[in-house]
Amino acid sequence: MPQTVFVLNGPNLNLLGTREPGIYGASTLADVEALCRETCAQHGLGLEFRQSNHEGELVDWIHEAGRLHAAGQLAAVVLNAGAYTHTSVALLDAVKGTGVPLVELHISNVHAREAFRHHSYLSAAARSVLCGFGVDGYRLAIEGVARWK
Ligand SMILES: O=C1C[C@@](O)(C(=O)O)C[C@@H](O)[C@@H]1O
Repeated sequence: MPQTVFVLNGPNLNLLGTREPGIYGASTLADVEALCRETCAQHGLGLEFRQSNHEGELVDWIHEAGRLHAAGQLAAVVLNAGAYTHTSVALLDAVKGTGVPLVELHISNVHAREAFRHHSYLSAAARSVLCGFGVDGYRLAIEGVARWK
């Protein structure tokens, strides 16, 4: 059975394509999902691609990924937690509590933006962190997971 990559997207990422295109680009979330699906297929990985504006739903999905992880069926969680990156102890605890291998992903270079975006609660629990590649970062994240040893 192929391992699965959970690509989870947090608040406001449903607005990709129209949201601050100078920062996030013109691609929609559907475009990003297609990119992830193509990249996972190229690497023999399954894909669960989801978006939620609700912190607790993201926590529930990390728990779901954790059950796959326990069964040896999870490749990684690629998480663009959006603004929750900078606020959410609950997401950090979900990652720590399940032990899922995490890629923290941001479309923009958060370190070149406002100071409040420089701190991430998730980075301490992430295996890999990727930012500033635009939506192409999703493809790079999946390729990176496929190369993890
Ligand atoms: O919603 C987002 C998107 C983001 O995670 C990114 O992908 O660059 C960066 C966050 O600071 C912001 O709140």
